[in-house]
Amino acid sequence: MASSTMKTPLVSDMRNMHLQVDATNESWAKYSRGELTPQDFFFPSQLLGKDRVYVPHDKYEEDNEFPILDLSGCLLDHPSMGFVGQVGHGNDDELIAKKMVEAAEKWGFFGVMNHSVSLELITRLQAHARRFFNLPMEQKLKGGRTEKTRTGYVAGSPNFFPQKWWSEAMYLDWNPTQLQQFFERVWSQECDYHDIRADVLEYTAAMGKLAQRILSILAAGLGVNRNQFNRYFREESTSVLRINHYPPCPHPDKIEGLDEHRDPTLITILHQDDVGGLQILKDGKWVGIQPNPKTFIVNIGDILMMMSNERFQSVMHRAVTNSSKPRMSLVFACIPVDDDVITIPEKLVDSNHPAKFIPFTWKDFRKNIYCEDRVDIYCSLEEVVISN
Ligand SMILES: O=C(O)CCC(=O)C(=O)O
Ligand SMILES: [Fe+2]
Repeated sequence: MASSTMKTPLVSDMRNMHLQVDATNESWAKYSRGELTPQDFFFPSQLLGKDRVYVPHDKYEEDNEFPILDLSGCLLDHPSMGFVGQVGHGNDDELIAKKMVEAAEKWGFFGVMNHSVSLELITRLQAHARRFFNLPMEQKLKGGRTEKTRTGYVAGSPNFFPQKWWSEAMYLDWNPTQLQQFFERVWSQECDYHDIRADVLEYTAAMGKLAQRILSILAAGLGVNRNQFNRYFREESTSVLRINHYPPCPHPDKIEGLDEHRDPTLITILHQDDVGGLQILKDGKWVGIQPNPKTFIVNIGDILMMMSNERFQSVMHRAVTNSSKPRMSLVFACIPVDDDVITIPEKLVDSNHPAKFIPFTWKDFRKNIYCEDRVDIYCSLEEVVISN
């Protein structure tokens, strides 16, 4: 059935849908078996709105205003300072914290450079991922994500989803056992996946540290306790690394790699390769973010937006396709621990700034995102919003 004739599920329908994880039935798997044509991936016309304007993958923010912060002068919670939460003494600390808060308020997105994560590690991880995505579909599907595993291969958008994404992804846990099981399913005993596993664990550990640091800087910039946000992000959280792969696409103006969405995270830390394709909705216009291998792109997710009492923005973004080059992004979703109660710090609430949300847990919140997956355009905040 052509996607344009499909009925768009309502948010309430989506909430009642149980997650049927079946990678063999996802859009990219079906396309690779010849069961779907590129036309089936065209954006459904009933979802077309004015903000759907196509912007090519290599057209970037023109006036260079996109905030990029240099972390090298910032000693606040630098790994060499020992432990997170330590008071920083760098001269630039205050300035960086101020700029980061401004970026979070105005853009919801910012870049960080001189972040201490090695470029070699990033390059190795990209090479491993490329090797995985180049495997035959049947072999990738052996590692398909299931109801029980967070780690696994996702072959595009779920079957019932109105828009089909021109992409595939790997979800990688920072739990060594889950990783081991995933690699064993894909490669049996036949290959040296131990290197991959070691690099994934090194990368997720580096992302964990960077996330702690950024959350701490943002807290300092808001004038709240430095551990206010990063205490929600701990090893037992369900944080996950998602590696997206967008193959070249015959109709980039009609087919999206990843549909517009906001991330239901505390923050997301993204690395894109040199191809380009990440776009964010800024003042009603889609703006392309120029790739730079030495820069991570950080975005404020829904949870931190709520904890900042809406001072920070959680901004719509999408990944567009292109017709000539495959593209990859490494996306670390930094998520709270299930049962922690998420609240707004007292300092951010007064008579001029009444609380906009009631306390909630990540577990409760997740129920409103129809599944644990990242199909967060259907994410509903309404149950925790205080309407004035
Ligand atoms: O690939 C990209 O640049 C965007 C990925 C993204 O937004 C996500 O995985 O949530
Ligand atoms: Fe995202």
